[in-house]
This record gives sequence, structure tokens and C-alpha cells, in this order.
Amino acid sequence: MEKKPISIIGMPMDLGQGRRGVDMGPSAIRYASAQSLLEGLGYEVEDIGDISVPSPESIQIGNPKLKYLTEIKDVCEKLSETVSSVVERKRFPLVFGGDHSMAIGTIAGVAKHYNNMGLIWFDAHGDLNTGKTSPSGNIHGMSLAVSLGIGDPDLVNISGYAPKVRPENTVIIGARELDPGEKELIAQLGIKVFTMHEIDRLGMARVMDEAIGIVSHDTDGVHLSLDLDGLDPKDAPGVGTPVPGGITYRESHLAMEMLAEAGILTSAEFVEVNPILDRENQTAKVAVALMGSVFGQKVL
Ligand SMILES: NC(=[NH2+])NCCC[C@H](N)C(=O)O
Ligand SMILES: [Mn+2]
Ligand SMILES: [Mn+2]
Repeated sequence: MEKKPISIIGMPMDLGQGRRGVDMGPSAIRYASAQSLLEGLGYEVEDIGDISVPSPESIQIGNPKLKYLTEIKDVCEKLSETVSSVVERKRFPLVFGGDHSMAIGTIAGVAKHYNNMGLIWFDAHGDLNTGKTSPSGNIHGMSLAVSLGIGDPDLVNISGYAPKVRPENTVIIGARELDPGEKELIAQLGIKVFTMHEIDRLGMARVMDEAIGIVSHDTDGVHLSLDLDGLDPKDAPGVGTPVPGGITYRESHLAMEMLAEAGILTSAEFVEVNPILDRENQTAKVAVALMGSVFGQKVL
């Protein structure tokens, strides 16, 4: 893979879900030596710091079906602009989160630079709810739907265009907890979902071969949105919505190694690291180890 210079952006977002602490995810990932690992792999790396996100104590929840909608829209606009300027400068945007609602901003910032963007959504969840189907009103459970152009117009139209990605260029990997409305949307849009069943049955190597085929077919860029809760909670305990029966540490590395080999990624984000719920920063360390594989680190 060509060693494009990397720009790290922190998104200390916690407004998209109910548990405090995920706003500290970017610090925890930096503390786990992300930048020096990437530099050690031969990349030029800059850290452009954090997007400023208001604290939930200082603002009102607003509509309980779309909690903190106004503020999430505003901070996602800011993230989108920052990510977009990184792409304009011919650098690779690498965003640290923060809850998964931030993907609305990251994807808005990258997708406008591509005619047709592929998207890998590595997650225990589909994040395919809308304000109508969500059981929680938490926007981190809606960010994939929004990126596909479905949901609240304020979110869908961030950065002035929609949709950001198409369902036929999107794959979900690791799903094992889907709400009824999400299942309906998957059937309606025909999104390819590699649930834990397919991963168990086919093995991660075959799943990734197929996934890479889908996201790179007729696309000119591919974004990786990696929710740490895609991994099994034994390997990544520091997440707000853990679901048992997840992707193992090694399977996750294999997936990232295969992405590096394919050389298709043009942006990435690592989200939902919550150091308050973690054990000795294990989850941030896993995120950084996986970044190593994404950027070409090999065992031998
Ligand atoms: N990015 C995440 N961790 N999302 C979890 C979403 C959980 C649930 N499906 C909801 O809509 O509330
Ligand atoms: Mn998730
Ligand atoms: Mn998610």
C-alpha cells in the first residue's frame, strides 16, 4: 500500500448514546501510542487535535426520539469540514471516537470527494434505526441509516448533499443485535450483512474476500467505520453497548490485514472506545493494534 501521510482527528463525542466516558475515547487511543506505532510503520503522521463537542450537562436532550439532535448535527458538520480538508490536502483521515453518531460527520466529509464510495461497517449493531424505529432515541444507533440517506433530514443533509453512500456499496460485518426496524431496512435496501452466523460458518477469510469484492466494485474510495463493540466483549470490554458472541481478536486482525493487502481504504474511524468501562485501557490498545494491521503491520 502506498504510504499516504495520515491525519489523526479526535472526536470526543458522547451525545449519541447514554453512557458517559466515550468522550474520553480519543485520549485513551492516543495514550495507547497510536501515532508512534504508525510512525514506526513508516508513515508521516500529524495529529490535528479534537473537534470541540459540548458536554451533555450544559445542554438539553431535546426530542427524546432523537436525543441531542441539534448539537450532534452541529458537531458532525464541523467534523465533516475538518475531514474534508484533510482529504483535500491528499492525506488519509483517521478519526478517533467517540460514539458512533460521529460517523455521520466523518462520512459526510469523505464521501463528497468520491463519485461512489464503498463502506465497511464493522459492528455488533446495524446502526440502521431512524427516530421512528429506534428503541432508545440514541443517534449512534442511526448513523448508517443517515449516511444512506434515511432518517431525520437535518442529519441526512449534513454538508449539503445526500445520500453519502449507496446500499449496494455497503457491507456490515459482525452484526448480532438488530432491532425490528433495522431488519426491515436491510431487506428493503438489500444491504449485504455478514452476521456472526456467516463469520462462524464461512470463516473470516472468506467473509473478507466477499466484503472486499462488494465495497471495491465500481467504487473509487472505501471508508472503514470500526465500532469496537464488533469485537467480542472479552477482547474489547470498554464499550457502552457490549453484545456477547462477537468477533475475536485474531479474526479482527485478519480482517484488517486483508484490507491492508487489498490496498482499498481511503479513510477510517475507530469508535465507541469508553475508557471508564474498560480494563487498563485494553480496548484502546486493541484499537491501536488493529490500526497497525490496517496500515500494513505484519507478523512476519
Ligand atoms: N453504535 C452503537 N454502539 N450502536 C448501538 C445501537 C443500539 C440499538 N440498536 C439502538 O438503536 O439504540
Ligand atoms: Mn455497535
Ligand atoms: Mn455502531
